[in-house]
Amino acid sequence: MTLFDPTLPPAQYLAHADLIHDEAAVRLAIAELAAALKLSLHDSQPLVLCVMGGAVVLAGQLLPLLDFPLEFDYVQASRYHNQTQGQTLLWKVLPSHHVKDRTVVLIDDILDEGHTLAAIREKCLEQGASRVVIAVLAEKLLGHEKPIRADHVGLQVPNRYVFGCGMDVYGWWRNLPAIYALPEQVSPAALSG
Ligand SMILES: O=P(O)(O)OC[C@H]1O[C@H](OP(=O)(O)OP(=O)(O)O)[C@H](O)[C@@H]1O
Ligand code: HPA
Repeated sequence: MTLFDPTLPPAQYLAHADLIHDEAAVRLAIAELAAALKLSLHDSQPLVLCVMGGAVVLAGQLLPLLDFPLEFDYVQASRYHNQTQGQTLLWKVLPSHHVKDRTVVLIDDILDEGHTLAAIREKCLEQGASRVVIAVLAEKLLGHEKPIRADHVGLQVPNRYVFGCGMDVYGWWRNLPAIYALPEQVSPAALSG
């Protein structure tokens, strides 16, 4: 048996993956997220911050469902660097000064170990945000405490590396409309076949 590695042709990751949530389930989850955000934020004129790049698919589907006044901006912080293990958080685009005295909604594709969203939330508060609300498409079930909780979670995913709907596997497949998980292990024969 062997672990997946970053050098395989991208089709191999999908060929060996398991479907976790299909496209219909993802759409329903995003509609439910929109309904929850409408209830809690419709009169707060929030600033919605998309955590690029993973949240791009969620943002594109969620924003048109939010029928109340909001402003949109983005931040960019990467911890996985196109790998499957989290590393040091690298800030690429910081929140702008416009977070001051605002209700800020962070939207991201996945809450995994929670370090990324914890750091972004902290930065927003440091810069004067009055409230930070977190909405994620998926939360990974790790079975232990995390440094942060999301206020709104669309779907739960198992403790495996997942991809699709904005989430990449070694840089590939953010474009898939459903969520897949890599197997823990795969035999070398299966990969060469
Ligand atoms: O909860 P954590 O363990 O911190 O991981 C979650 C973060 O990891 C991913 O970003 P990534 O670093 O892969 O950058 P990307 O958005 O460019 O894919 C994902 O988009 C989240 O922002
Ligand atoms: O399981 C994951 N998949 C894709 N991106 C991620 N970023 C953190 N965890 C994951």
